[in-house]
Amino acid sequence: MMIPFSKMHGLGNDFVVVDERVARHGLTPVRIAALADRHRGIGCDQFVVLRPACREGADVFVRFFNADGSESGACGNASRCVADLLWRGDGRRRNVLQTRAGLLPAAVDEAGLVTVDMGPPALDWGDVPLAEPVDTLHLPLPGDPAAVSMGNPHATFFLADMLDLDPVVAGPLLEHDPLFPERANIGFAQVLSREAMRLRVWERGSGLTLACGSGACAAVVNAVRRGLVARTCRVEMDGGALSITWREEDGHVLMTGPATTSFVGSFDPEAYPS
Ligand SMILES: N[C@@H](CCC[C@H](N)C(=O)O)C(=O)O
Repeated sequence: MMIPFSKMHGLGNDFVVVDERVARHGLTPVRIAALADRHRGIGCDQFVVLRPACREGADVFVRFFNADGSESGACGNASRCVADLLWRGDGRRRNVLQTRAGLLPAAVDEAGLVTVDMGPPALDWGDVPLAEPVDTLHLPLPGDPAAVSMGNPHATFFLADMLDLDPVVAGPLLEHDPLFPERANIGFAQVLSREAMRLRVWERGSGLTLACGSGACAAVVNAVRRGLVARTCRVEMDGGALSITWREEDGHVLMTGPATTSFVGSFDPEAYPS
């Protein structure tokens, strides 16, 4: 049986979205990695599976998988895409996404921009998680990065100039540093002003992407903690910009940006290993 999918992206961070709310489709991590392959599969940074919600107040349960088949608790850009997909499906602009990182309320505005409440960041070393009890604002690594969990582990390096470092060289080494027992997403940020920063993210399990929503949230949280930017900051990535607000009243992080469907299609699962 052929499985329908939507190919979507948030600022060029691209996803295959499969709906399993009615029936399961045998999507093992091995099969997901094969489908994510850009040469032999459909190709994507992350693979997104929709399931029936099982928590009160939630509209859908969303699972995020990296291109290597590993699962992540959060994916900001994919969360916006799912909110957009639900809106286009039934016309409701507000939905609550159940994820492994908690319930994320999402809203699509009149212009089609999507805001997702990504919840509060986790700042304790054990929650990132890190391998040892250290100050998450100053990790004991060269370059003095800061760490935070946005439902997934992030470390942010603040650079004087983006050109000082090649994320493709430094990223994989840092992703696998023993300080990160579950690996980590590695952000390289350059603060441009109190209201703007540049960011490139080497993503755990997917490599360098054109944009990373949770990475943008993490970079703003870490920059605010260091006194470098205001609580609302524009994050400019290779694929485009997100607006991030770390709300003072309740500590939640709000992410606003576009979500786009590139095409829809179907695949034969039996053509891929399981
Ligand atoms: N692209 C994402 C993050 C995807 C998951 C990440 N690679 C991880 O393993 O935690 C985003 O937009 O947040």
